[in-house]
Amino acid sequence: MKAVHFGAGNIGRGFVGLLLHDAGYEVVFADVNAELIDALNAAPSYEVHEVGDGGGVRTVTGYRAINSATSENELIAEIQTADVVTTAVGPNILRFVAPVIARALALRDSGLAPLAVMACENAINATDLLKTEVQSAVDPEQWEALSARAVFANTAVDRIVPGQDPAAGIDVTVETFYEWVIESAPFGDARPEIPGATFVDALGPYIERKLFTVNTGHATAAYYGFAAGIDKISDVLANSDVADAVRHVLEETSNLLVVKHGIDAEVQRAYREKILTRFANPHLPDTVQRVGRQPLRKLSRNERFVSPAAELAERGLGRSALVDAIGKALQFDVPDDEQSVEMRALLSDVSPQEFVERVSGLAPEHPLFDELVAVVAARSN
Ligand SMILES: NC(=O)C1=CN([C@@H]2O[C@H](COP(=O)(O)OP(=O)(O)OC[C@H]3O[C@@H](n4cnc5c(N)ncnc54)[C@H](O)[C@@H]3O)[C@@H](O)[C@H]2O)C=CC1
Ligand SMILES: O=P(O)(O)OC[C@H]1O[C@](O)(CO)[C@@H](O)[C@@H]1O
Repeated sequence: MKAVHFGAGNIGRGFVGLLLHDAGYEVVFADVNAELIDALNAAPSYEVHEVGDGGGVRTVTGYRAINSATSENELIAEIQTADVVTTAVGPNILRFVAPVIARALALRDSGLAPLAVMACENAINATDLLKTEVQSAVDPEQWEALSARAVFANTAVDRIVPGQDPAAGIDVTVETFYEWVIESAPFGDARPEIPGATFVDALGPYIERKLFTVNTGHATAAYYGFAAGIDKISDVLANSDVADAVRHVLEETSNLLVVKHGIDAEVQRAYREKILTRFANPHLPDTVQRVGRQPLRKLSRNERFVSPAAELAERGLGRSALVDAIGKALQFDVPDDEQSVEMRALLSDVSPQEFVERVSGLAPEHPLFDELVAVVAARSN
């Protein structure tokens, strides 16, 4: 079995690549980082250091790595005969990897089993987005035939993989916890063999529970921590004001998840308590800058803050902690982060109303709109 994985970064090496290797796949990493590709190809294996309770060292062997910027034909040939394609490149990058997948599908032997394509990104229905991009890279008349050569399935991936110490080379430090949930329906009876993944009938509740608990909570901790001058994410929850803010935010998103998806309130309470212990893992060298990265993406319409706050507002339920967290996100000022710089420029150049429309995608008539305008105005003053 062969899997081609786009993005040999933190999640690529430390999670998806590891689980595919464990499942018996020959893993082919594709990345645009030439130095990383060379380092992977120069070594017969790399180590995944799982830190925290029950941690240990795992070794990944038998992989190859291809520079997708310079060796496109080689990559297309690998995808043509692969069983699985996965990505962990960031939702905004999917449009760049889609044309290569489209070209490989055009050349794929129609007698082969369909290629399983799964985007492993922190975004709702990221694989649907990838599929749309693949389709738009194909001649419309060919799409019906080509689409039969692939199965696109959405997934939810959860494992905290911090930025890595450059001295570690290609080895990766990760938390011990992981969860990879894949929607099963697109595969029918022919699911890919990935024992480390969980297949579910309906992914919606899983991805929303994950994004609106793990990611909302983590980003809230990052933005409050940054504003409080704390650098290491595991130190953030020791600050009682920040811990209270994170708990309050997660109570609000939990209310939504319970009402919307019928998740048992006690099960959800236990889930969020477990997550708070994951954030506080002192062995993970994680920073508020990494967890808060790309604030404009995180403040967009279908993401971890605005999406749950908007739905709570539509249902007349409390969302003040989420709105306050959005206010904290506006203070994220990291010169190395392009979106932080862009956000600061927008805050000074446009009115609060325009900022909210452009960043959150909400229309002025939405019940959350005025609350967000007020928090942006308070920040701009
Ligand atoms: N790090 C984490 O804890 C988690 C990350 N995720 C998601 O996984 C995705 C990747 O995140 P990380 O691994 O943390 O980022 P990362 O920055 O460590 O890795 C991304 C990799 O993609 C590569 N890349 C960029 N453009 C590319 C292209 N056109 N073709 C091929 N490769 C390309 C980069 O060179 C880099 O190696 C994101 O969507 C993130 O939200 C999801 C769960 C946890
Ligand atoms: O900031 P992004 O790209 O959404 O991904 C990082 C997030 O994913 C996580 O690893 C959790 O899945 C958190 O560490 C962090 O909040």
